[in-house]
Amino acid sequence: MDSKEQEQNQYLMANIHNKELIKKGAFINGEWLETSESNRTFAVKDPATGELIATLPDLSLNEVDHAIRCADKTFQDNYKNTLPRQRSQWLLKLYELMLENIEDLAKIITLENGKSLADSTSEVKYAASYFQWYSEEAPRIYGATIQPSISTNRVFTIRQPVGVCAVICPWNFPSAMITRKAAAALATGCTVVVKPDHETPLSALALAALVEKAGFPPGAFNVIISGTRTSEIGTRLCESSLIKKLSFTGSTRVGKILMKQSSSNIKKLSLELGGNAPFIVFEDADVEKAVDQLILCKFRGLGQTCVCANRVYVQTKILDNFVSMLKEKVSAFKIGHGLLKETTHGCLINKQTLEKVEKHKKDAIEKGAKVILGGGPLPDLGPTFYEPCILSNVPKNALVSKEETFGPLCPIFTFDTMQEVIKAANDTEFGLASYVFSKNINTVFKMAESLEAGMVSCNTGIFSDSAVPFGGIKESGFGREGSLYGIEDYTVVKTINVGTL
Ligand SMILES: NC(=O)c1ccc[n+]([C@@H]2O[C@H](COP(=O)([O-])OP(=O)(O)OC[C@H]3O[C@@H](n4cnc5c(N)ncnc54)[C@H](O)[C@@H]3O)[C@@H](O)[C@H]2O)c1
Ligand SMILES: O=CCCC(=O)O
Repeated sequence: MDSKEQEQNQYLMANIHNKELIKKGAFINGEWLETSESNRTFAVKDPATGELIATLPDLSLNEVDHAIRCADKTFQDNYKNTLPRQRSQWLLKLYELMLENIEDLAKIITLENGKSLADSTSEVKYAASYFQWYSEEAPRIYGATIQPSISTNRVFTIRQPVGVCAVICPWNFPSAMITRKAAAALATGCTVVVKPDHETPLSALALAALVEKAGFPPGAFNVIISGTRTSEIGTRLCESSLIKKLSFTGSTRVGKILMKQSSSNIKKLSLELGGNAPFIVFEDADVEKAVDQLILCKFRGLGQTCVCANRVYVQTKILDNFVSMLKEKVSAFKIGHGLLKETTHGCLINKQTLEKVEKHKKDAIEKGAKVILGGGPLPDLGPTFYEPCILSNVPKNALVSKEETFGPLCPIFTFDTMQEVIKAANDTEFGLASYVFSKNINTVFKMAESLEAGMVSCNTGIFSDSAVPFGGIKESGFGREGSLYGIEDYTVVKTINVGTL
């Protein structure tokens, strides 16, 4: 590492109080691997400034294989047989450690992801809550007893841990997307190999430092990192016969690649993929509440969440009122570096994300959308800052009605009838989240049952919670994370037949 890199790492050192959370290498079998046999490194940068914040080893495929073997050995030799109550205690300790370190963990997220400290702090609470929830579920993994057709036989089922789980996560929730998977896996007796995104690996490593402190056996939780071998590592994880399950959160494009690759050994899969959420406001809704909830939903993480409203449908009669209220509230945002106190919204993760927002905005305007709030890049603040944009009268053929923007573009479409809006909302290959606002209970139920989505949120724009099943249908994937259902994804049902009683 040259002196410039050392100096820039000081930036991270100066901002984080608990230095034990700043890790410089992968975490395999309870050991920190600070240099790779590849002799290669990769850089982690603050997306708000482009400044280097860490230099990490770029693992070789050999080192990835080593992590997989260690996770398998730990699973076979001890972890699968640990007592549920013991796993519960480790998970609860980890929850407590996350909360004890909440300020530092939030700063790490902000530094590597760019979201505001308020967003990062909520993420840490949300991420930690999965360990709390699954510490409570670990001792409650039940089977069933069944009377089969032969009267003298008895059948019962048990749920067993599926085995080593690969966990591949995106950059938009550098902590919560890992804990949502790892908490359930560790609760059921599975071991994990986590591969964070190369842009946000520091939160995963900080989490590993706390896993170590919480007392989990070496090899139960492993973190592999790379800045250059993403697809090769993906193939390795999919094709490894030691890995019994892959849980992925990310784009539908990559989800399809992983699914194809995993067919070689019929791996169990959970895929949490892209979304294109409709946010539907009927004229009998509480308009101010709908606007406030839209703001929370649409601009959380500056629009970079998979459950963000992507298309806003407002019934014609209330359009003007809705739009003027929304404009006033969004104009009050303070965009800036996520670490600054006054910042309400940070920056985007990278320039490609910014370019996609610009592309969707320009396309909609060219096709006739009306500009309510101009938005656009804010280069004086930094390379990835973007002022939110609101468009109304967006036409049906705009790109944004088909593609997920993943940024602070708020396109408003209008509708007149319920049938019309159901048809428009479902006209997408995605089916993750949907939102409905109405005071009429019949409207709410009719919509909730008609919308093709894994999750329908009624009269609220924020629903994510470790107690709640999270997941999609159609090309948004399958599997459910969080809640009682999350256990199913990491266990297999074994049927035990007992004959001739
Ligand atoms: N459904 C959900 O719960 C959920 C949550 C967050 C994000 N997302 C989706 O993720 C997308 C945004 O994230 P992104 O752009 O980083 O997605 P992405 O699919 O490009 O990347 C996600 C992760 O997969 C890795 N990856 C990329 N190519 C790979 C390959 N060939 N093999 C193995 N790993 C590979 C990346 O390094 C990253 O860690 C959006 O579509 C969003 O909706 C979905
Ligand atoms: O971006 C996807 C996850 C968002 C959430 O869990 O609320």
